[in-house]
Amino acid sequence: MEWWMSMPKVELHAHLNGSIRGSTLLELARALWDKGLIDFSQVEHVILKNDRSLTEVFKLFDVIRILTTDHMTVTRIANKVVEDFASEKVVYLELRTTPKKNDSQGMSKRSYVEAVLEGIRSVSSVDVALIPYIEDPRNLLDPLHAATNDKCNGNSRKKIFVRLLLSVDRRETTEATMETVKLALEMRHLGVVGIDVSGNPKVGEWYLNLSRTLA
Ligand SMILES: CNc1ncnc2c1ncn2[C@@H]1O[C@H](COP(=O)(O)O)[C@@H](O)[C@H]1O
Repeated sequence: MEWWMSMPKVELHAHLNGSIRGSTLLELARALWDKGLIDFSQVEHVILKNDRSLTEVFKLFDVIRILTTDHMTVTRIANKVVEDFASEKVVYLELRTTPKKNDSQGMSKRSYVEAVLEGIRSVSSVDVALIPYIEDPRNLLDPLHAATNDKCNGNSRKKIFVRLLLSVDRRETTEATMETVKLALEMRHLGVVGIDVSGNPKVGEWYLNLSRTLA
């Protein structure tokens, strides 16, 4: 196990809310329970379950959505998730997350992504390089070359390169999907590099959405 921990790694497909530690989820659930907002016993077993089926995995994601509704929590989670990956010696991370709107918290899809970016930028245990969208694919590896040069120049501080993608949940309407696509384009200079298509494969229908758009 030790050799595995010490190997530099790339993580090309991490969902932000799928990467939260169980202990953090329990802490968030307890805090909402203290405020009388949720019934802890209803969510505890979903969080603690091992060997989940696909249906149970998506049930957990629905619980996580209830636990992560405000900007501060989103920022905290993004910060922790990047720190956790870095502590496992991930040196390059492609992180994706579904922008969420939550009127009761004054949260728009944009402010959700801003909260995520703030969390990533505020990591202090390791240097974070948030790589912006690169127009010319021939320059895609430039940041990694820069990292190698850093090492050669004796900079020994741990570093993690992060690229952010915005996910579209297959349950979303065409209008909501297009809002996320536009947002990704508008925020590409800030570290958003693409779109991810995600969500429970047993729910929703991409084909129907697409055919409505094209009709
Ligand atoms: C087989 N694995 C999978 N297949 C499809 N979608 C998945 C997934 N694992 C995670 N997600 C997507 O990521 C969301 C949680 O992170 P964010 O809230 O976006 O940060 C889930 O709700 C789901 O839409």
